[in-house]
Amino acid sequence: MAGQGQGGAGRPALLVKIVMAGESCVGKTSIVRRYTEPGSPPAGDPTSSYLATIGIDFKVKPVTFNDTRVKLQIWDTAGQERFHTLSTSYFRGAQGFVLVYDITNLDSFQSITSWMKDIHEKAGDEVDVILLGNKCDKESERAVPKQKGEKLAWEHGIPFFETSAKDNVNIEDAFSVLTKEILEKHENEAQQLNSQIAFRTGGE
Ligand SMILES: Nc1nc2c(ncn2[C@@H]2O[C@H](COP(=O)(O)OP(=O)(O)OP(=O)(O)O)[C@@H](O)[C@H]2O)c(=O)[nH]1
Repeated sequence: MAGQGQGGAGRPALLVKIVMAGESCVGKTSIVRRYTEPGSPPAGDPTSSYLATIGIDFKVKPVTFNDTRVKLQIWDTAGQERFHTLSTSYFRGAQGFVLVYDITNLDSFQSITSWMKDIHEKAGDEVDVILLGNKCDKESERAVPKQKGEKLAWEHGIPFFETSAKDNVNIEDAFSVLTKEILEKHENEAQQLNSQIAFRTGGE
């Protein structure tokens, strides 16, 4: 776990770093905004146009799972992915990745395998990844069948959702599943550490 966030009353919140990954324009910023600012205008709304941010930006979302307070720090790129220049520091220290493609854009789906490779090379094999096929509200423009997304996720052993940042479909669920996986891993690590300590100290 990255460390401890600022706590209010009681125990401090755990700080979890999640990184958005995937090609430009697949909807990463819209997904983050939908999740962290529920009142913001929906993506795909002609009256709303999200500016591609400059540099690396992150948003914080406080959540609670089984009495554990967590601060999700969600890092979003600003189009640097176009040039494949995402630096190692962007990946470093992340516990989770939200890997996004656009169901209306076959190229964005075909790039997922190289994104997976990049993530594991730069962040290690232990990180949790979730695959999202975004813009599922655009059924008439679909270029990637849902089964293809499911199959790819299955091959990589990761959860999969089709999402719509525009219609708020599966956004909350996707982040919940990823956060739970990260916390479970963290709990296992803590338990292992405790049992090692108990073993070394003769169970004291
Ligand atoms: N219909 C529809 N449009 C979406 C959805 N999500 C995002 N968009 C639109 O897709 C475009 C790109 O969205 P962004 O959120 O900027 O995509 P991004 O991946 O962050 O792009 P970069 O900032 O270039 O990295 C915008 O015009 C959004 O309004 C969605 O679920 N449905």
